[in-house]
Amino acid sequence: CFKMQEAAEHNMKMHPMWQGPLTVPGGDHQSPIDIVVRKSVFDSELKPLVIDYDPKTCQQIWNNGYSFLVEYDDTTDKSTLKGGPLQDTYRLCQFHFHWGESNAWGSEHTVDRRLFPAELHLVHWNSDKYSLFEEAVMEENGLAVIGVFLKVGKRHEGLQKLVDALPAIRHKSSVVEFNRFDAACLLPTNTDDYWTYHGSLTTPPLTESVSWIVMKQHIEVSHDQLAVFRSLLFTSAEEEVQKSMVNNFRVQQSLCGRTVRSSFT
Ligand SMILES: O=C1NC(=O)[C@@H](c2ccccc2)S1
Ligand SMILES: [Zn+2]
Repeated sequence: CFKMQEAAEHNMKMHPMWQGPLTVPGGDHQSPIDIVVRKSVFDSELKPLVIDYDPKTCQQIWNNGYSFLVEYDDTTDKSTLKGGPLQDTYRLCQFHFHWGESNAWGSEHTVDRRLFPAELHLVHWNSDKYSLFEEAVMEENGLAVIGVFLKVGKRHEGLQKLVDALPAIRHKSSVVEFNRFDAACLLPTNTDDYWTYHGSLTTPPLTESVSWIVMKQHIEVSHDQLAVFRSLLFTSAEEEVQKSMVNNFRVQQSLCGRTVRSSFT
């Protein structure tokens, strides 16, 4: 809806992160996109995803001034993603969310233009080819991001541990220790059905290094749990004017002839 677009564009302009180059010169593989279901192409070669996360590698949760990130120790192949459209092994480095000021919008991807109140991103980098996330970010096939849509419904028990930690990181740059969180509890029960396409980071540097894997099945969280996401602030404790962390999503980008493949018919 226009209001949503307006909110996102306002954020786009206002947020410091967006003061940099807004587009990748000649970027025609940008994200997010609208997934047009009837135009996606079933690919029988797509394998099931192999997701193997070790809760012991969970380190901290922090507010980076645009979202909140749960970061993992990615110095070894302990929490990995492989299979699906991927040729190599990818290491989980962090997960975060994007959400709206209302339940009417907030996701980055849409399905047949349908908006969800929020979207989870599990960010992985190719540890077969690169030795650091920062390196992989700049390379084709450097990253793999799993996207999971959130819908408002019953309370998500696994998410509650994370929600309880948010008041401690209300302001930008605040960090708290966060251990033994099993990111796999945030995945839908069915991870065999997904769409996949080649795209980009949805925040600067917007590099086109991402194999996107968007789950068909959403997860449910409660209204109150989402409300705690919205109690976070974009601003640091010192700033006079405090701004609620909401509408932290990028507007949709054109497909530019790309094909979205599906792992299911
Ligand atoms: O999926 C994505 N969501 C974001 O906020 C982008 C990003 C940018 C840098 C690091 C990790 C993720 S890419
Ligand atoms: Zn994201």
